[in-house]
Amino acid sequence: MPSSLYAHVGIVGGGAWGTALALTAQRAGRQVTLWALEPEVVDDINTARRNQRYLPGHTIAAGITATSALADLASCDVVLLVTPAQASGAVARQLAPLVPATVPIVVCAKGIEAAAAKLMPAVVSDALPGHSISMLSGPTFAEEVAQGLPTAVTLASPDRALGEALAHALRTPTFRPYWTDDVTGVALGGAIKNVLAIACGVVEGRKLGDNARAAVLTRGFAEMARLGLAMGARLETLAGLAGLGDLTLTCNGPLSRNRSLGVAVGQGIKAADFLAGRSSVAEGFHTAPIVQALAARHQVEMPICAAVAALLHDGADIDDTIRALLARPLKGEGE
Ligand SMILES: NC(=O)C1=CN([C@@H]2O[C@H](COP(=O)(O)OP(=O)(O)OC[C@H]3O[C@@H](n4cnc5c(N)ncnc54)[C@H](O)[C@@H]3O)[C@@H](O)[C@H]2O)C=CC1
Ligand SMILES: O=C(CO)COP(=O)(O)O
Repeated sequence: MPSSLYAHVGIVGGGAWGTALALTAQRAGRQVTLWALEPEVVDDINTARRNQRYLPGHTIAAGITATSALADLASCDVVLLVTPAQASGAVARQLAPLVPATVPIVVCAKGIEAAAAKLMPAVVSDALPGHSISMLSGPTFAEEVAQGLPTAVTLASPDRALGEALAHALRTPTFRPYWTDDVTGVALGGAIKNVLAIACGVVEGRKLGDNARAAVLTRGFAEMARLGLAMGARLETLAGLAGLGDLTLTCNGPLSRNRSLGVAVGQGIKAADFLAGRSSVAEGFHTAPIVQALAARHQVEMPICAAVAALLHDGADIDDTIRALLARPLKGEGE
């Protein structure tokens, strides 16, 4: 029996993830209104019942209506914000005069805003004062979610009752949300794993072997935990679906855009050249330098994330960067 709360779900963002979440919400028994930036995506969904540009190969059910007008979200009971991190603040500011403050917002982007080095919940909360801000994150390739393959996510809400209600509203037989109140941990885990997935891609592209990938993933998780704890996140969240779970998926899964960016860089292709040929986001590209700034602000060491930032943004030599990482002074594993 579907939950009767949050019967009408608004989704802002018609990319792969917004579309997969629209399919999920519809399967959970919700009425769905999906805002997309590109008029051709709106038209494709409403007329051909597909999103050929961002999530080809899936039929979009009739219970999902696409729109180009954010004002059409005014009557929704909850809004999922599924735009790329660097656009989410601006889009949320456009929503402010349209959506009543009683409507909870669930942020689904995985990144950190560059301008103020702020996590997504703070950015969206500044833009939409008075709204309750939750995060949905975890190991979720859009393609697999769209196929209805089993998936578990973390839903972080400041208020447990809200988190529970949202989890019930979005659950399907194959989409299983767990709730927590650690919004910071979920926001940070999803952002940092993208940077580490690029590092794992570099390992792959440079043919450094499976040992190296396991080392990067594990020591990368130590970096995530260090910054997370310094910023008030809980270790149990970082070791959960939105942290370690998503890190494992993205570092190993061939569907990851971040990992494939890293593979290209490992093969000697410039990040800018690789990204110029794609319309989909690789959030870790933007997140890497911001993580570096946050690490400096909180005085924690994050050498793998710093190496990714240097490779992508400072033109660092790849083999010198790898050599320097391996040559760092030895230390205790827990230090
Ligand atoms: N694709 C996936 O498997 C998953 C993606 N995410 C996250 O969801 C967010 C969205 O990613 P995807 O849907 O995959 O994007 P995508 O790469 O499929 O498409 C890009 C999307 O960004 C939109 N966009 C670009 N500039 C915009 C702007 N200025 N204002 C509003 N919209 C704009 C485009 O219209 C399009 O909807 C990202 O933060 C991503 O990390 C999270 C979980 C899974
Ligand atoms: O966040 C994701 C899976 O959980 C998608 O990862 P990519 O953005 O690297 O494709």
